[in-house]
This record gives sequence, structure tokens and C-alpha cells, in this order.
Amino acid sequence: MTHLTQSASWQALKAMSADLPHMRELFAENAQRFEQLSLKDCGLLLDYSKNRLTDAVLQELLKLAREAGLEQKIAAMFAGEAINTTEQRAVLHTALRAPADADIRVDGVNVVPEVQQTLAQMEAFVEALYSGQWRGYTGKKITDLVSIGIGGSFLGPKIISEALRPYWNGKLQCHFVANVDGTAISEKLKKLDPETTLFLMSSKSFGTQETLTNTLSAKEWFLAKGGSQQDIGKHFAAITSNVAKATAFGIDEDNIFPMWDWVGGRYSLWSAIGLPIAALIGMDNFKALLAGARAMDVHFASRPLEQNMPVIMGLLSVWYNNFFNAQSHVVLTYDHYLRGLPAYFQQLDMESNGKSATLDGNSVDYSTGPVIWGGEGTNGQHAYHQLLHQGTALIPADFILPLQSHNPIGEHHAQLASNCFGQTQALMQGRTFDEALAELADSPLSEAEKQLIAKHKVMEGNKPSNTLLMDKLTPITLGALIALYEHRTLVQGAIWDINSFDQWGVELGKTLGNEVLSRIGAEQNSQDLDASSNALINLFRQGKI
Ligand SMILES: O=P(O)(O)OC[C@H]1O[C@H](O)[C@H](O)[C@@H](O)[C@@H]1O
Repeated sequence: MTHLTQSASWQALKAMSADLPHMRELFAENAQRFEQLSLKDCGLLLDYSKNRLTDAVLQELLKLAREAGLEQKIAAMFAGEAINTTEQRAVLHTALRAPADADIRVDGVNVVPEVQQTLAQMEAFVEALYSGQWRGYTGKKITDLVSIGIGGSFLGPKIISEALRPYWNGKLQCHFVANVDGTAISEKLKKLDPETTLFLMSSKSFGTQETLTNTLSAKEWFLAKGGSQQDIGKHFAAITSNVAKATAFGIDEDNIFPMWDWVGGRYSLWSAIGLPIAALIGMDNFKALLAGARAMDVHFASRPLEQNMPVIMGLLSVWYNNFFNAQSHVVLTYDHYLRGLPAYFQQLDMESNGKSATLDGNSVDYSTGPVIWGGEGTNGQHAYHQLLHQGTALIPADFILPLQSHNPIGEHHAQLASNCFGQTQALMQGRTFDEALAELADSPLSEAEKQLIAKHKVMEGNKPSNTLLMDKLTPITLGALIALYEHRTLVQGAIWDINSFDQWGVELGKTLGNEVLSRIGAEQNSQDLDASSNALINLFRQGKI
């Protein structure tokens, strides 16, 4: 057994989980439950009252966190210690949004001046594009950016810029290409003019196959459409920590924005990887996004654990995951602009906490990161919410809703909000057999039929949810929201004693993919792998089944 599962607080939580009142009762006996179990800061309100939580459980979860050294781990991250132990790296996305006069050291060097310098470089670049000081090879202004990147070098810029669509200033169009499927880039290029298009190659490592291949194809397209080798500098820029590889690829050194090994890909939207966001919403709004995240950093670093939003959300996730066998967690955004967030949180959380070795290399004997999924409300209510209400799996939910809409037409927003609140209520209270039967009182069914239908209408309820509110979706509130989930991820990882900042599983996929590629292009059929892999490779070589 690991230290974690042997600990007194783990055992106490296990016992408590088997003997908890229904949430209906918890609400009935305490009119102050919302006031007591909600937090407000950084432009966000977290209502966590609709959880299977009593004061005793909360105290025990906090004890578990303290025993796991959560407070020290939070401090270690902010201080730039190498908490990514398997790669010996600091984890400092927080430095990307730190105040300009902060002093955050990695190997004795303050990294903040370099961060600020890069922000200035981004600002100058965006301004040059806007003003037309930067022009394409025929002298025309750049109208379209194509961001080429994958994973963290794609999801953050794409989803966050979509979320901030009301703030687009219309000065540039931005397109995103991630997948190596040739269709992705071909479909984009069809609509673009090489004279007015600039490609932003986003790759921390400058070694990701998909991004390299797509950039190469973009370059070939540019050259085939009239651009020349000397014009590449006007149409290609890169964001990478590997300057040598980028220049070898043909990108001008002046057009390279730096990245650092202390920023993980899935935490990188705050760096120059966020250039597409900055280009769409302008630098002032990009800085507001950073400021929102910084506010959440301050909250996370300074609030006591019991008043700390990422801590509370992280502990609740541990509670359901480890003591109620909740294998997934659903994120439901009641805002059309936020519809991409579940996919963003999916990478953030699943790549971070999809681990099964403890920091000292032992196997965990408890479950770690849940499957993160979700979508846009109310759409999901007419689809998968059925399983949330009456399925056999327990799936804790986060509901996210801005109180004011960017498009306040008619009764739309009131209807959206009432659906959101109605869902959390239904999940919590459910419907008893007697209530279901009473609803059928006026129906023409026989008594036996009513009894049968009522059994199918029973909903156990007691399904947990958090509700996150903000006044309005702005760069500031969005920055705080994203940082909240980043820190929640660290909290879970700290309790589970895993490294939330490496991704060896993904790395293996990359290596094996390259090996298969060499077999596909080899002279001979593949023979020395397992029978299935050989057969699939050879069928592909043949081009037909
Ligand atoms: O930015 P790059 O080096 O091209 O990496 C892109 C992506 O590659 C991998 O799949 C990693 O697991 C991701 O975290 C990363 O964001």
C-alpha cells in the first residue's frame, strides 16, 4: 500500500463516503449552505454547495491535502523549483503572467525580464501587422495568419481566441492547422492568398512531426504560388525554444519568438504561443487575459486552503474519483463562446494527471486523473445529460455561466441560465418514486401502469455539481477561469503524488509513429512486428484492403 491509502485521513474519508446523508437532507437542514459553501474572488463565484460534502468531510479532505504537502508544493511551483522531477524542470507558467517587477529565478537567473521582453516583441509584431509596416512580398498588408501547431501549441490559442470572439478587432483573420491529415491544411490553403498570408509555426520543441510536415507543406504552397525563397522571412515566423532548428528550417532569426523549457505545452497559451490570440483581440486585451490569470495565481498562492478555489475543486475531484469511483468529470459551458473549453481542459487535465507512477516510482494503488469531457449547454441536455441523471456512472459536473450575455436578445439568456440552474437542481435533488407517482396522478393510465412508469421516472439525485459564475465573459474573467483549472490540476496531482508535468505516454506515441512511418516507406513489407501491426502497415503500402 502507498502512504496515501494508508493514511488516517484516507481511511477516515473511506468510512465517511459510505455513510453520508443525501444532498437533499444537507440542504434541508442548513439554510446557509450556499453562503457557507461558495467562494468569490478574481471575478468568479464558485458555488460548491451541491456536493456530497459535510463539514467533517471537508476537514478530512483538507487534512489529506496538508499531509500530502500541498502547501509546500504550491510554494515550490511559484518559486521555480524543479517540480517536474522526471525532466528536472521548473513549472513556471505563472511567471508568464507575473508583474514586470517580479523576481522569479530558474538556475539563479530571473526569468521575468525575458518574459517581458517577449511580450514587447509580440506587441511590436502585432502593431507592425496592424499598421502595415510589415508587408508581404508584393507589398500588400498581411490579412491572414495561419497558426500551425498541435497539442498545447494549438488548443490554447484556438479555443481561447474563439472564447474571446466578442473582443476581436477585425484587423486580422486567423486560421488554425493542427492535424497532419493533409485535408486540414489543404482546406485552409484553398481560401488563402500567399501575398497576404503569414504562417506562424508554433512548436516549443520544433520537433513535432505534424507541425513540421504542415509547415513544410505551407512553405511548398507559398513557393508554388509565386513566393520565392528570399520572401520566406516576410511570410513565416516561429514560436519555439529551439532556435537552431527553426533557423535551419529556414525561418529568419528575427522572426522567432522564444519559449522556455519551464513552460509546459499545455500551459503555454500565456507565452508567445498565444500570439494568434493577441493578434485577434489586440495586445491590451491579451494583457488583460494575463492579468486575470495573475489574479488567480495570487489567490492560489495566498488564500488558506479552505478558501482556495482551485484547492476546493481539486479536493472534490479527489473525493469523487477515489471514494465514489467517479471515472469521469464533465464540464458544461452555458455560453456558446466557451464551447471549446471542455477540449481545452481535456488536454490540461488528462495529459497532466493521466499517470500511474508515484513520484518515487511506485505504482499507485488508487485511481488518478478522470476522463474529462463535456460540451455546450443547453445542447447536451438533449443528449448525454440523460446518463448524468439516470445512468449508473457517477459523473461530477462543472457548470459554467456568465451572468450577462454578449448577445442579450429577447429572453435567450434567461432561458439559458434557467436551464443551467435547473440542471444542477435536478441532479442534486432527483425525483423520488412518490413524486413521480404524484406527477402521474391525472394520467389515464391504470394504477399498475402508473406504478411501473413511476419506477422508470425515479432519479436518485445526489449527483454532485459545481457552478461557476462570472458577471461577463471578458479577457480578465477568462484568464482567471483558465488559471483556476490549471491550479486545480496541480492540487489533484499533489494529492495523488504524481508528476503532473511530464507526458511520457504521448512521447512513446510519437516515437512509435516515426518507426512505423519508416516501415511504410521501406523497400520490403514489414515482417518483424506483431502480426496485426505488420498486416496494417502492409495493407497501407498496398493502398487497398
Ligand atoms: O509545441 P510542440 O513541441 O510542437 O509540442 C506540441 C505538443 O506535443 C506533445 O503532444 C505534447 O504532449 C503536448 O503537450 C505538446 O503541446
